[in-house]
Amino acid sequence: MKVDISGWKHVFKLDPDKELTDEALERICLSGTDAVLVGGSSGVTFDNTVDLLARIRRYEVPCVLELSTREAVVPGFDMSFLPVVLNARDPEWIVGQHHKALKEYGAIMDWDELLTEGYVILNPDSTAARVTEADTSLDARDVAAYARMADRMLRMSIFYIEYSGTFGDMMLVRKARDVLTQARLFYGGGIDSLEKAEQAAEAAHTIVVGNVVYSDLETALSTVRVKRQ
Ligand SMILES: CC(C)=CCC/C(C)=C/CC/C(C)=C/CC/C(C)=C/CC/C(C)=C/CC/C(C)=C/CC/C(C)=C/COP(=O)(O)OP(=O)(O)O
Ligand SMILES: O=P(O)(O)OC[C@@H](O)CO
Ligand SMILES: [Mg+2]
Repeated sequence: MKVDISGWKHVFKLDPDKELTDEALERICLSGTDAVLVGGSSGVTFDNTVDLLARIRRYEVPCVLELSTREAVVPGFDMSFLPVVLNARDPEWIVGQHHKALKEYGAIMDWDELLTEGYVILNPDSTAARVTEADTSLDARDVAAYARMADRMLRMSIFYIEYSGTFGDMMLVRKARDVLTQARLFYGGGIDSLEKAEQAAEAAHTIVVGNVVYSDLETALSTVRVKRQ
C-alpha cells in the first residue's frame, strides 16, 4: 500500500530498540493516529525492525520505515522515508551513507515507495545531533532557508524540524512552514502533553510523538485529539 501523507496531522514514532507491550501497541495502532513511523537514532537492527513491523501489521494503520542505518533496510512497510540531515557537519549524513546504500540497493529500489525528508536537527543534546555533528545554533531565518532548500531546491516531500527530547520554538516552526510550497512540515520533539501537541499542530502540518509513548502512554494517546481540531 502506498501512503498519502498530505492529510496527516499526527503520527507516532516507535523505536525498535525500545520495549512496548502488546496491549500498549494495540492502543497506539487503534488510537486514530494517521500513521506509525518506525525508527530511532541508535540500536536499530534488522531483527528488531522486522519484529516491530510484524507486530504492527496486525492492525490496519499505515506503517512507515524511517531509514536510519543500512543494517535495517527492511521490506514490507507501506513506505520508507529517507532522511537527509541538511544541517549535519559530517557529510556522511547528507550523502555519504546514502551513497553506500545506493551502491548496494540502487538497482532494486522502487522510488515510488520512498519519500525524502530534509531534516534540521536543533536539540544539541540529542543522539541524532551528536551522531551527525549537527549545527544546532540556527535562528528562524537559517531554518527557513533550509526549508526552501528542501522544498524548492531538492524537491523533497518532507521538511522535518527535529527537536528530539525537548520542545522547540513554535514561532520558528511556523515561519518554516510558511515558506513551503509543496513539502509537508513535520515537527517532532518533546511533545509530552495535549497542550504541547496543540501548539505544535498549529505550527506544523504533521506532529510526531515519540518518547512519551514509553514514559506515559495515556498522555501519548491523548495527543491524537489534535486530529479533531
Ligand atoms: C528489497 C529491499 C530490501 C529493498 C530496499 C529498498 C530501499 C528502501 C532501500 C533504501 C536504501 C537507502 C537509500 C538507505 C539509506 C540508509 C541510511 C543509512 C540513511 C541515512 C539516514 C540518516 C541521515 C540518519 C541520521 C540520523 C537520523 C536523522 C535518523 C532519523 C531518525 C531520528 C532522528 C530518530 C530520533 O531517534 P531517537 O532515538 O528518538 O533520538 P534521540 O536519542 O536523539 O532522542
Ligand atoms: O521522542 P520525541 O521527543 O517525542 O521526538 C519525536 C521524534 O521527532 C523523534 O525523532
Ligand atoms: Mg526517541
